[in-house]
Amino acid sequence: MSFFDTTPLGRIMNRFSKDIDIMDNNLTDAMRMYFLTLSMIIAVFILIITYFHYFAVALGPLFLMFLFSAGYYRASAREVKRHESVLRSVVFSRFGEALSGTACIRAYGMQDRFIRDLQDAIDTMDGAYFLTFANQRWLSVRLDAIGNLLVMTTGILVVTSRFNVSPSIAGLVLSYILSIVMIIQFSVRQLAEVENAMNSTERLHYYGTQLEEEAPPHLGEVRPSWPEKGEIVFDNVRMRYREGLPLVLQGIDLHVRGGERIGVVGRTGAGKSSIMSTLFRLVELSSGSITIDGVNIGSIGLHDLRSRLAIIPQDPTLFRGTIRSNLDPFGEHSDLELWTALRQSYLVTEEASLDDKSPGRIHLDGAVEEEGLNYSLGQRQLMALARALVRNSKIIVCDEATSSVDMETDQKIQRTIATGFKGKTLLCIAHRLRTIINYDRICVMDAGRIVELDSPLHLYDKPGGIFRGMCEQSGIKRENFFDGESGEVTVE
Ligand SMILES: Nc1ncnc2c1ncn2[C@@H]1O[C@H](COP(=O)(O)OP(=O)(O)OP(=O)(O)O)[C@@H](O)[C@H]1O
Repeated sequence: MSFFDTTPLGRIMNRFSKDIDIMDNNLTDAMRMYFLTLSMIIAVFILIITYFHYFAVALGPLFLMFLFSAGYYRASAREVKRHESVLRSVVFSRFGEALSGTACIRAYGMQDRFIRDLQDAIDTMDGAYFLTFANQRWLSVRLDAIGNLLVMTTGILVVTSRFNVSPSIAGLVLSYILSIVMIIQFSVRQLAEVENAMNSTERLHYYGTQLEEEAPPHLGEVRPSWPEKGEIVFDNVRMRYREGLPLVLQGIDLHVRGGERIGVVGRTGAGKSSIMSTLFRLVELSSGSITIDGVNIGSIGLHDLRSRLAIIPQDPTLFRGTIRSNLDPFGEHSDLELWTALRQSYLVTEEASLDDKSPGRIHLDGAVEEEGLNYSLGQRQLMALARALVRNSKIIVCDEATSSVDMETDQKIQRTIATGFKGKTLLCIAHRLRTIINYDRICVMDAGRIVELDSPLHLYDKPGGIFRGMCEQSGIKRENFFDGESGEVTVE
């Protein structure tokens, strides 16, 4: 995950589009042309040396001159190209900024400044582009000179041996050496092309072999019925997102009993979501361990772990397809089960029928666009709830699962969570305190530590406690703990 945090998406896209294209198409072509022209040059030299042995002597110094020019060109071409691509990305980012900020730029009347900035960036990029051409001309002049020296040497040899070599051979040799002048230039350009294309290959190779990988999907044997009770033990869990960053979880000790419902609260940045990340092993622990029903989750495969847990995230991801394919991607459940889940999560009403596919109604074959953008965020959260219900996992994690639905739906969902997830272990991060005051225990987090952990009522009764403060801020009274009707309350 740290790779995705630190690598811009544009760079990854570039690797998998441009670099792959260059490796698959340009590289093979450039190599073919390079070896073709190289073998033509060698063949012509062999032909000439066969008839005019002294040509080999002249070839030595000319070859040294060639090596120097080609080496100089290749080194500078590489740098100039790099310079140009850096300046090109400046143009792209200026352009992107201007596009995404069009409304602000117009509102503040800054069009001229942005146009000027973009023009300056294009000018600078063109400067580097010009250098690429100037570099190629520099090489052409040197290679032309070497080619002409080769022609001159051959001419001198032909003239001085005119009584020993037949005129037809002399004509053959001269015509070949004349054609070779262009080919030498072409060959050097192809070599530079191969080198550039090899950079793409090197980058792809790095992605393929050097990147840090997550744990394997399957590792060791996991009981098919695991987790049976849903008991989770966090033992001195410490976690940081990357090497060099501070610890985000600083020694969490928490024993969640099977079937217990725990509400996790705390300020923004307290580490609530990070606890969930460790449970799903999105980030590995720095030290400590998490055990679910006696199995250390660090010792099993990622698929084995994640397939046994269910999550209702804050911003759920839906995939292009149908509601059915999103609820049950592997086709393991009957339509009736899926429909019941949709009903329990209030996406369809009690009266709606499974076969009613009229437009505007939610049904199992309803289309889901990319990222589920044809549904509101609240509906997507409800779909994630339905997905969790279908999954029937023993452990359910909710990350502010109802932050985007209205109060009335939220209350219904809480009822679903209470009934549909009965007997399951529930870890719920909540912004609306009202949703969790009836839970078994509340875990209050601050700066990566658990600062309060007890039943809601006990915590409320603790004078000066953080949870008590939050409740007071949100207007929750003692009696609300018994009726669960506390009105709209939001932490922060
Ligand atoms: N991907 C990440 N890379 C580096 N640091 C991160 C990353 N995600 C979170 N953090 C850091 O970890 C700390 C805890 O973040 P976390 O998301 O767990 O807080 P939270 O309590 O869930 O907050 P919120 O209520 O706003 O969701 C924060 O200080 C944050 O800066």
